[in-house]
Amino acid sequence: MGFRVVVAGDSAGVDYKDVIKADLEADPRIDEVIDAGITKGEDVDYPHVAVNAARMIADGKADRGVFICGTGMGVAMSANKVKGIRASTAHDSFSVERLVLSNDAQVLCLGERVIGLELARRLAKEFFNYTFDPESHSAPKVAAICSYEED
Ligand SMILES: O=C(CO)[C@H](O)COP(=O)(O)O
Repeated sequence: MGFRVVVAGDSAGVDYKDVIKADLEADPRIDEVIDAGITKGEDVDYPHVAVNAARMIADGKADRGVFICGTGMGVAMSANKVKGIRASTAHDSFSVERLVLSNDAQVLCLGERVIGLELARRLAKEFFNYTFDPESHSAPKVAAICSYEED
């Protein structure tokens, strides 16, 4: 069973979002790519784009997300407002690895104004190399994150 992935980007991230969407659609590890917008030319602020996409994961409609804005930070902050979602900006391979293996994060956030396209494409692909081990030494720490979640 492959990943169901939701991609999202605001006006500062839509170009990379569209390229990475195409990459993921061609990736045999991925069964489905859901484009939560925006469409090029639309102008929807990143909090709304990120929360809408994060809710798809929280609702079980997708397993992972790749969200893109200018810095990758605003979409991460916004996605983390959705209960059960763990999202972070990660702009290097080690951080992407630990985002999954340490933090069991569902969402990788990238900044179109910060990193080059080819690095963004590489990191997005690497995000799917990893699956969290619930028996790992990191699991109790992830559970502790969840324990602080407030309604
Ligand atoms: O990068 C963003 C938020 O982190 C967003 O794409 C642009 O936000 P702005 O700098 O407030 O326009």
